[in-house]
Amino acid sequence: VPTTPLASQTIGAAFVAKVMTVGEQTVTLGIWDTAGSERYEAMSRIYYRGARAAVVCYDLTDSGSFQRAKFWVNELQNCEEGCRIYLCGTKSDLLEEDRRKRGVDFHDVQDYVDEIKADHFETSSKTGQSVDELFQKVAEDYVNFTAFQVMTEDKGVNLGQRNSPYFYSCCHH
Ligand SMILES: Nc1nc2c(ncn2[C@@H]2O[C@H](COP(=O)(O)OP(=O)(O)OP(=O)(O)O)[C@@H](O)[C@H]2O)c(=O)[nH]1
Repeated sequence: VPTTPLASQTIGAAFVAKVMTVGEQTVTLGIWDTAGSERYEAMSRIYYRGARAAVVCYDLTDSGSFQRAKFWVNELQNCEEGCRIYLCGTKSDLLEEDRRKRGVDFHDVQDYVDEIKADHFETSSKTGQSVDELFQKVAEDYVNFTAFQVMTEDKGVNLGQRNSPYFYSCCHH
């Protein structure tokens, strides 16, 4: 007998494609919303294999969820070398209502984010706070990082040549 109401949980994963603009480029992010519940742990791995970015979410009011987020960060760092990590604190609207609801000290999170070389956002699905900024950063980093990779993996590009096509290389059309 399930101990939590299954109807509100993600089972497996949900997919959405989000078209973004970065400068003059169009990038289509393929976003998998994987299940956070431990019972779907093995299944989540199937979806993030080969991912270039991962948004690891925790509830800003729940310190336990921050510990679970750390577990996923470790997993990603061990298994997905090319995957950039974005740590995302959710439900920031609850903190606006009452600051005492913060479950994890802001500076502790910041220290952790610096240590793992990730970005950190505090978002709210309810008010939409910082959600667009988060996905914009994911898209921008993807474009910039891919352009950088092309330059370093290839024979090399004269960085002084600003009009080099490598600066405008596109990932998805
Ligand atoms: N106040 C507030 N509540 C939120 C917010 N986001 C989610 N919730 C609530 O938190 C609960 C869980 O939200 P979900 O989006 O189902 O959480 P989840 O992490 O995707 O859960 P799984 O599908 O099991 O992975 C629901 O009751 C939501 O209404 C938010 O930004 N603000």
